[in-house]
Amino acid sequence: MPADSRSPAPSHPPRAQTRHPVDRETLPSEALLSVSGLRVRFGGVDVVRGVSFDVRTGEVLALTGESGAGKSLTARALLGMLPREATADGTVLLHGTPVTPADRGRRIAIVPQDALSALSPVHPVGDQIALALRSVQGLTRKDARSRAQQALAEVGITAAASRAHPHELSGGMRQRAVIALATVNTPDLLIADEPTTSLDPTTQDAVLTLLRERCTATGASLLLVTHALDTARSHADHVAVMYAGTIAEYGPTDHVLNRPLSPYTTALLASLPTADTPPRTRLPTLPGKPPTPGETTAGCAFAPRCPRATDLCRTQHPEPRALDQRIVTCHHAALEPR
Ligand SMILES: Nc1ncnc2c1ncn2[C@@H]1O[C@H](COP(=O)(O)OP(=O)(O)OP(=O)(O)O)[C@@H](O)[C@H]1O
Repeated sequence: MPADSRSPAPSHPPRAQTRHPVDRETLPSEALLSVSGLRVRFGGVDVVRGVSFDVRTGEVLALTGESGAGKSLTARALLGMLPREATADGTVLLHGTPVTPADRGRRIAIVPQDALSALSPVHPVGDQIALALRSVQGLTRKDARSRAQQALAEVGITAAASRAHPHELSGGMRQRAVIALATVNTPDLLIADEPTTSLDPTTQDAVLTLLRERCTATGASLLLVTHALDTARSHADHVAVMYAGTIAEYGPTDHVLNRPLSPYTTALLASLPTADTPPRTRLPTLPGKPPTPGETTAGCAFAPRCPRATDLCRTQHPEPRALDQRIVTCHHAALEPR
């Protein structure tokens, strides 16, 4: 791999600072980021247990699943931002080359859940974006200031607001400023971990739409970590559904969320209201709880909660299999979807 931040930094060809917008109807199929067998471990306990997926050039991939499934640690491993006590292994390639510390913040940028963690409290947001431009692209002070204004205008922040400190902006405006900061140096990949959780529902959708638009405009791919399936449905080209540190189902959004093959995806979807659900309907909830990290199960980790579990599921780990344009980790996934 390594997925940690201690690998040597190879040289990369100079990066173009301007890329063409992505035509979403004709997304290229090659992988920009290729993750294979990623594991994250705390003191001998695997919490991410061999995760593999690709993020294609220009696409949005949503990493979804219940709380504790391993979504954030997967994203943090890609960013080299794991807690000190964690170890990681597996392969993470960007354009076919191992990701290095130098890639992080440049070729791979982050949009965090909390905008304040990405912004300095003591400088106006415009200055912070200008500084990022100067340090990565070596622009002059004047050029950086003018490009920063333009980047903020592109996310709907006026020149007057660009002189504000982060605490003087609303939550939605701060998240817009962070999107400008993350995209201004045209990274290849943006990783956004629950980027709108702290915002009200109307602002959430506007900010997610903006994030996707800025990725499209700059040619960046987006790995969107979200526990909300409706967010994945609205914004992602592909979806990876995680359960207990593994990927239960991974494929095109339409296939996974409209015709799920994994009983886990099916159960998650059943617990969500749809446009046709009458008000005050009691939706089914998933019985039981996911296994705690380190809890060993002989078979499929979802078997104790799965309505389709058989003796095979309780005694043998399912291997990921390619089926109907997706990867499914379930012994019974070849059966008719339900
Ligand atoms: N520092 C840590 N030490 C030990 N275990 C940890 C640590 N951080 C996370 N974990 C465990 O790793 C598992 C995956 O955590 P992670 O934060 O990736 O889940 P998640 O899917 O992002 O959940 P959420 O949606 O709640 O953020 C959880 O069981 C969590 O308890």
